[in-house]
Amino acid sequence: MTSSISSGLSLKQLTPHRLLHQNPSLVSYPSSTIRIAAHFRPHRVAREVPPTTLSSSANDVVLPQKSAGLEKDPRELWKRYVDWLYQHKELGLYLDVSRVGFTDQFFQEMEPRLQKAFTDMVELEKGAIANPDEGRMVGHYWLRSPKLAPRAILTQQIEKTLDRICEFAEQVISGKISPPQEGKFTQILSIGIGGSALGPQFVAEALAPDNPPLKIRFIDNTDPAGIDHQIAQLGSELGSTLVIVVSKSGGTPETRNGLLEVQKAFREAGLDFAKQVLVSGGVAITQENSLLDNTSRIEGWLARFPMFDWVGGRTSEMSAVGLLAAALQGIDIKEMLAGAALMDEANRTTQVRNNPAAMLAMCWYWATNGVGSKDMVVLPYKDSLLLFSRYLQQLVMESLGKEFDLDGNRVNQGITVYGNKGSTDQHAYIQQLRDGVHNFFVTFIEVLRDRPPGHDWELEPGVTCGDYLFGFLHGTRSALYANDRESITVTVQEVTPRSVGALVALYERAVGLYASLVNINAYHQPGVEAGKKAAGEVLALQKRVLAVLNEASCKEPVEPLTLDEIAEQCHAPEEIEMIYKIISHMAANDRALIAEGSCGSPRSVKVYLGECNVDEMY
Ligand SMILES: O=P(O)(O)OC[C@H]1O[C@H](O)[C@H](O)[C@@H](O)[C@@H]1O
Repeated sequence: MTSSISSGLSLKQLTPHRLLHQNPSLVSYPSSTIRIAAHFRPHRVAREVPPTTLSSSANDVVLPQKSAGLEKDPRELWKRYVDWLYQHKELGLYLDVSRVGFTDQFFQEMEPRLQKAFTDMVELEKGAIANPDEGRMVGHYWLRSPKLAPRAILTQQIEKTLDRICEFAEQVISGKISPPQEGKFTQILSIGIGGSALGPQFVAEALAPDNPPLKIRFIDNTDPAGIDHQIAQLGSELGSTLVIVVSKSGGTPETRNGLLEVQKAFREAGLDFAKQVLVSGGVAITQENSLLDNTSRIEGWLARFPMFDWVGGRTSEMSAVGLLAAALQGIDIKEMLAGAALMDEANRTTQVRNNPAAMLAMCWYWATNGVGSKDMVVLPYKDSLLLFSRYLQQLVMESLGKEFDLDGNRVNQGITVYGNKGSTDQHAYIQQLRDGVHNFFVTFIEVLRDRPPGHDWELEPGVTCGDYLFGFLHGTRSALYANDRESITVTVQEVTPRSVGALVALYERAVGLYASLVNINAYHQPGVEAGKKAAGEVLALQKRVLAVLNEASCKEPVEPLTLDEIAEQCHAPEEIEMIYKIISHMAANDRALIAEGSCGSPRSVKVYLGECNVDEMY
């Protein structure tokens, strides 16, 4: 779609005519007007809007007017840098938006829309049903400021859970809670997916000490080889492994499968799973009365911690989901909560310039035309923050990637997020960012402290290893800007529990505010269900295929079936391609199934089972 764009395209060149090439759904207007995405208002003809007007109604989505080009005069840029620099003194966090080209006029036009977003956020924090589709409150901000919760019972639940997490972690680390054999728990195996894994994975990578009291491993997929690998890595420490199963819904198939696989591994290692894992070291983190909750209660697991109905998976890092794993690794979770609370507080001001989350949301709107027309490339120049972009992928894309707005208009919103870390990525894809298709903006995460005090040395006169990292960050920022590629820079002093908590809170709030700007529900994920439902249908079809093959294989003589015959006998002729894939997959996995012919020419394939299972005949 974008291959027609020539390299070195500047904002000045981003005329409506060019945009039309990129996206036929964008209507072009004479240069004195602002573009409107026609598909936003399916039943309305896009109309011309005076260039200085941004509508205050969330329904009238009007795209920002771009400046003629980015400021290049170094003195003007310095002035812009100083004028717009945000600093949170207590957190030691800075936000630099000077390399985003929004104009003063755009800023003024966004002001009323941001005020509306602030009002929405106030209501959300007071306990409004901010997730209308699911009829739920959205309360992740209460987790770090429990007194803000709209009901005393919620405050108590949050505080009690935090106390229990601290106490439990202390007992495990000290050995008061121990495996059935001697010694202490040495490993955590955390089973969960999506929001039940990404936050804990990010935080473990960012903050776990080199020699944590318990090391953590994750099973976050139903890939058998991946699971085998995690279990193999535990080796002889399987017996001192604390298994944590995390699932808000308590019914996610990947997580259930992970648990079944781990149970089998324990059995095979000669360990009594019930005694070892469920009674001595199995922990469930889930919503009350979920399947997992009920199972863990009935089986008498070691501990259960709640996932509250009003906390979504992708905003659950400051709930038991993130905090328990972090505490067991010796990470100061109260500092994480304090960092998040301080950031939340800063983001409650209605002065946009002093509100870092609002500034972020505004820059996203500017950079992406309010329709996700550009991708967010997240580049932390710090190895320990490698997983931040992966964590943000879910937070941003599952929250903002929506088909309909709150009024039911089809909008197909979202912002694509990707990135790993600098300077590593400079040797991979930064070439394209600098010279290639101009479909992104960058967020640099800068960490001022290179390494703990007392360890630095100059590897050449006057220059340390960290100076190189610093140089590469700022070199890349300048080189991109010189080619009209916009960037935001978030700077923290160090990667600490406090700064990581603040970063999580900053992005959670920016996503919420941006969602208000584009009038969507950031807190549901209806699209995810489609894939899950389709997967269920594939597995149901596989069972039918097996039943049909079993019946044919029980005949005397055995009757090999073509794919057409199988599809017909399954009463699913339209599913023949899927049936072919099911058979290819089973054939590749030694599944008592014999496929004659060549998988490369599906029409030649005939299939039967190696043995007849009379019990399964219907
Ligand atoms: O925590 P669970 O209920 O197991 O859900 C795990 C994940 O499942 C789905 O994919 C949702 O879209 C995610 O938001 C969620 O984090």
